[in-house]
Amino acid sequence: MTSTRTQPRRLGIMGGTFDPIHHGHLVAASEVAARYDLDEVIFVPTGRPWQKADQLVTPAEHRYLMTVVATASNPRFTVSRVDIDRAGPTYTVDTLRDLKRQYAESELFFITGADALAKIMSWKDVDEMWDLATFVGVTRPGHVLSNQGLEGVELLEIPAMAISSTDCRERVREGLPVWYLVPDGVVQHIAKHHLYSSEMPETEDPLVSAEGHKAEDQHS
Ligand SMILES: Nc1ncnc2c1ncn2[C@@H]1O[C@H](COP(=O)(O)OP(=O)(O)OP(=O)(O)O)[C@@H](O)[C@H]1O
Ligand SMILES: O=C(O)c1ccc[n+]([C@@H]2O[C@H](COP(=O)([O-])O)[C@@H](O)[C@H]2O)c1
Repeated sequence: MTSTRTQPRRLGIMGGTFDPIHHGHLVAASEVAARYDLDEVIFVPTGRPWQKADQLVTPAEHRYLMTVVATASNPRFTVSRVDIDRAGPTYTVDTLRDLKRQYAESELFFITGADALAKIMSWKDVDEMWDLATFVGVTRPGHVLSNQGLEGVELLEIPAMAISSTDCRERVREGLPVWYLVPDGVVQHIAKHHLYSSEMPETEDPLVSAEGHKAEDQHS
């Protein structure tokens, strides 16, 4: 008798503020997908990134749209609104609980760069997170990748992309190009909506405010 049981789907989760999404994020997702034989990578833009409470963050709908545009050409990349649609500060433990519920039969792999991994012990309910997904830490220029004290966290060297969202925002503000640092559609979205310049981004959605929101709620 032959078994009809299929292997669980292998889902990558790439969480980020994506303000804006750049080729560093896309290469990280693509490389983990290839090395871990993932069926899909779900990009999850944060709603309210509480550890960035000291900075203005672009309205979520713009960050979501840029993520959709950036991932559209890859059939294995999708975008989830779970963090944007959940009220309150964004915690990865909630992201993983929500996605586990949605994809009950799948195995989850959470992708994180070296800088984010170095701070992971400060995340909310960190001990609960380890049971919900396999964590894969990837190299990032300028940051040391280490899983010391993080049992079970796997490490992967990926092609070095010395790009950050902070640098992209500063370049736009200074009138410098971001072509080839971010996907073409993201360059166009930034220009069309005057993001990162002195002009305020327009708002089309009551959920977002013109000046972006401050993620003032923090977990204690
Ligand atoms: N160039 C890169 N190479 C590898 N990983 C990256 C790179 N840029 C970001 N990441 C990872 O992607 C995830 C989301 O990052 P995020 O959206 O905060 O981008 P960022 O460039 O770090 O933004 P910012 O400069 O605004 O802090 C994090 O896990 C981060 O470590
Ligand atoms: O769960 C937490 O407390 C937590 C704290 C900081 C960052 N994270 C997650 O880490 C990912 C990268 O976040 P960021 O702020 O570096 O863009 C994103 O998915 C965040 O939701 C999660």
